Amino acid sequence: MQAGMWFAIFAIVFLSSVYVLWKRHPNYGASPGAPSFPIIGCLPALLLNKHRYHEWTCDLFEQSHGLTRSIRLGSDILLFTIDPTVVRHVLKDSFTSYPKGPIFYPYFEELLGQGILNSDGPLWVFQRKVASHIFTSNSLRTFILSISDSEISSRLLPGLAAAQHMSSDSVDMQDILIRCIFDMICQITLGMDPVCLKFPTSGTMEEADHIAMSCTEMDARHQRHDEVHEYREVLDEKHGVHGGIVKCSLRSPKTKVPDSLVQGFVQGFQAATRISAERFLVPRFLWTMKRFLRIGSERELLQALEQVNEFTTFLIKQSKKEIGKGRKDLLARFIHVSDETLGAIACDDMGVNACIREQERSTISDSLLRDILLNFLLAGLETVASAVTFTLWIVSTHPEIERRVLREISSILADREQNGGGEEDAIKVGTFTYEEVRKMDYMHAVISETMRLYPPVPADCKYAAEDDVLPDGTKVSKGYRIGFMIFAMGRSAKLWGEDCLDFRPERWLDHNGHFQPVSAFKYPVFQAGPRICLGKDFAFIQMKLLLASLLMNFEFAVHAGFKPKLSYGITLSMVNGLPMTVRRRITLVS
Ligand code: HEM
Repeated sequence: MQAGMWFAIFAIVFLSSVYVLWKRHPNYGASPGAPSFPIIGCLPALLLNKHRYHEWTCDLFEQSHGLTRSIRLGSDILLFTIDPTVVRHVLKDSFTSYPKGPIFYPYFEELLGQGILNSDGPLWVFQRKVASHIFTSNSLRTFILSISDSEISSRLLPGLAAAQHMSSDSVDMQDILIRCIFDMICQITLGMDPVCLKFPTSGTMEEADHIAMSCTEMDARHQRHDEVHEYREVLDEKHGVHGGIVKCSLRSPKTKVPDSLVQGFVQGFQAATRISAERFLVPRFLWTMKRFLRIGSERELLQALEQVNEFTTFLIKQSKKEIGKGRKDLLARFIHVSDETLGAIACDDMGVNACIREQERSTISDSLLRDILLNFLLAGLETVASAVTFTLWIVSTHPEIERRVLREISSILADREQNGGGEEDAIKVGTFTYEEVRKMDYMHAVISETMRLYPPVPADCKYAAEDDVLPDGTKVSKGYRIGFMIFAMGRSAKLWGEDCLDFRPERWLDHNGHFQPVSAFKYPVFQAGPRICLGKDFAFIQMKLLLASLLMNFEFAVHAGFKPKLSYGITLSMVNGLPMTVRRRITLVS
């Protein structure tokens, strides 16, 4: 009894002290939506809102007048901002004061190594310069177009045409798109095709012919003789439908890699990406301890990385032997970086020159090559898949927007017919030419508007390497983290007006219907400043090609009332996928 009384007194004194301390805390009452407690800071609010984290970041700014807010998490101070002037200050004007720093690196150290996404300083400058040099080449654009076109017209479209007849149920379009884009990005980056996009068939030639027939119909409408011929050849040889996998040939030379290595890599890469990203969801000491003891998910990560590394070691060795054999993928281009290229990119930065010397001026080391490749795979996979998935969902639930998209496609096809099938010098693709993709202003606006409301990378963070004062007067101490909240920025009435939650592609078009970009600091979906996304233009080509090809050939529908549950991670996805019914489209414009 006495013990109980002492316990009650102790509890009352303890809780009262916590309350008094809390009330005296500098953030008490000044932090609507995120009350701060001694020691743990705003952790309770964060945990309570974990299931609606992105929406919570929007609430934080709705409940306060300012565009920058201070959040304490344990001993860390985070500044959340949606202010374009602050974003500009951090990403451009004071670029060197705000590196990635130690925030990101340890979490992705094993998977991304010293690659472009995971490095700062001279090593980042070196990779940025080499990659920019490669990315501005017209031949890379042609290569990316032909890979995307081939994957879409020889695999995705015929596969979906066959799948709609084989199943009356819905298919998960998020899963199909991520597989399709994984195949594309592997061919573009590594020069090999993992054939992740598979449509189950019973394997009979009758069904295979049905697929081919769908292909022929598409061909009749859009003159895609090459692809269909190639596809038919594969089917005729009875290799097209093989063990339930629709296979097809590609025109560019590719490295032959044993199937077991490819499968190990696909599984390993997916597992390593997932486990590295999940580290952000638990206290750091927990996963570092698991890593030290080699247990649980950290043990799984080590095994996954072994598979990834075994594959990349083989691929790099093999690719080095194939230099000069017409390979056009990024791996071949990085291997081929010659003295001349390194000379062309060398600049005054002492650090960069030292870095080039380190690379022995004529080659990039195998371990850096591995890191570069995995960074490009990660950068170009889930981002593009996220944008295409959300756009497909939005278009299929907004009939008027779908009509306008189809009208634009139809007028492009009419122009093609009038010009006798396309300009002579245009880059020829089965789906659309580069010039045709460039003409898709309305589609560009629809994708941009989707990414305003559903940004593939919903938030990003920088590290304050020194004391500073932000343009809005907020004091920053060395070690603070500055998070720019891309999701909340896109939904802020202060930035986009009272109709900020409405889906209006028109806000991206001028009075002639031409696409009108906005400042990258107000819309940092591709980041901004010196570290702006290197693949932005290629991503738009791929996204427009994919969406235009899908929408002109099929009608997609979701169940009434479907609303995606948003994931909580580095990239935005739909937690339970995008279940859709798929039907062949009969007419483009009614
Ligand atoms: C819708 C598609 C895409 C979106 C929204 C997007 C967005 C972004 C963002 C937010 C960053 C900054 C990441 C950070 O440093 O924290 C970034 C960087 C980067 N992205 Fe993209 N990205 C897309 C597609 C691509 C593609 C297709 C590629 C190339 C294959 C690519 C290559 C890169 C590279 C190399 C960087 C690092 C740039 C640097 O640090 O200098 N991205 N991207």
